[in-house]
Amino acid sequence: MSATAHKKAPNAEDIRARKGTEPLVSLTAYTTPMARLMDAHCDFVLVGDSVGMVLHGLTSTLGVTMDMMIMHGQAVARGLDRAMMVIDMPFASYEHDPAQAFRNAARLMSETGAGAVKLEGGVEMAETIRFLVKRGVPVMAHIGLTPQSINTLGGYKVQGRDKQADAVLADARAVAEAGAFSVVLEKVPQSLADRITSQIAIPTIGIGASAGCDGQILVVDDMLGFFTAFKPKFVKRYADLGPLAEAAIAEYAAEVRARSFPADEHVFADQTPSKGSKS
Ligand SMILES: Nc1nc(=O)c2c([nH]1)NC[C@@H]1CN(c3ccc(C(=O)N[C@@H](CCC(=O)O)C(=O)O)cc3)CN21
Ligand SMILES: CC(C)C(=O)C(=O)O
Ligand SMILES: [Mg+2]
Repeated sequence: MSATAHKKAPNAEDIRARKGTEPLVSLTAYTTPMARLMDAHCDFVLVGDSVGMVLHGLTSTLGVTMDMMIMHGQAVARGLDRAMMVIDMPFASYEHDPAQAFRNAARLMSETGAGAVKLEGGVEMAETIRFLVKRGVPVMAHIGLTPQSINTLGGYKVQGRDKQADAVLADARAVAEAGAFSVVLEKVPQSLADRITSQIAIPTIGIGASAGCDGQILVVDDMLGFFTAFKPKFVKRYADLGPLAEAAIAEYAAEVRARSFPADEHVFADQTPSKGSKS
C-alpha cells in the first residue's frame, strides 16, 4: 500500500450502482504481479476458473478445484488495493444445493478476502443466488456461454440465437430478480446483449456480447498474447507478449551456449567491493 491517500475498493453495491453510468472495466488475474498491473485501471478483477486452462494446462475448466481458486485468490488479493476482487466458484462446488454453495462461497470469501463470488447459470441457479445473497454473499451471475457446461452445450458456441434468445433473456431476468449484483453475458448475439442490458436493473458485463453492455471483461493472458492455445473471436490482442517472451528466451539460450552470458557485470569478484561500488 502506498503512503498517499488511496481510494477504497468498490463493493458489490457500488458496482450495481454503476448501471447506466460509465462502463465497468474488468480483467481476469491469477497472480500478484498481474493484479498489481491492473489495480489502478480496473473497477473489479476476476479470479477466473479460466486459470485452469490459462496457467495449469487443463483442456477445460472442469478440473479446477476449490484449493486452486483459494491459492490464486490469495495471490491476487496481495496485488489489489483499489479494485474489487470477484472470485469464480469452480465446477461442482455450488450446483448440488444452496447449502453446499454457501459453504464453498463462504470459504472462498473468508480465505481470500474476495468481495463477491461468481457462479454460472440462470433460471436453474436463481434459488441458490437468492440463498447466498440473503446470507451476506454478493453474487455475480454468468449466463450465455457457460464454460463449465461445455459437455452439455457441445462446444464453445454462441448462445441465444433465434429461438434460444428468450431462454437467455429469462436467465438474465431470473438472476437479477434473485439478487445478483451484476451478470456476465458470454458469447451472445449483440442485439440480445443490448436487449438484456436495457431490460434488467443490474449491470451486464460483456465478453463476446456488445459494446452496449454496462461493462466488459477479458482473460488477461488472451489480451496480452500470452495465451495462444486458441483465440476466441471476441478476444482483441492489445499486445503480443508471447512471441516477445519467446524471443528473449531464445536469445538467452543462444548466449548461454556461446558462453557470452553471464558477462562481467553479472559475476562477482574475489574481493569485497570498496565503498561506493555497486556490485
Ligand atoms: N484463455 C481463455 N480465454 C477465455 O475466454 C476462456 C478460457 N480461457 N477458459 C474458460 C473459458 C472458455 N472460454 C471460451 C473458449 C473458447 C471459445 C471460442 O469461441 N472458441 C472458438 C469457437 C469454438 C466453437 O465454435 O465451438 C473460437 O474460434 O472462437 C469461447 C470461450 C471462455 N473462457
Ligand atoms: C471469462 C470470465 C468471465 C471467466 O469466467 C473466467 O475467466 O473464468
Ligand atoms: Mg469462469
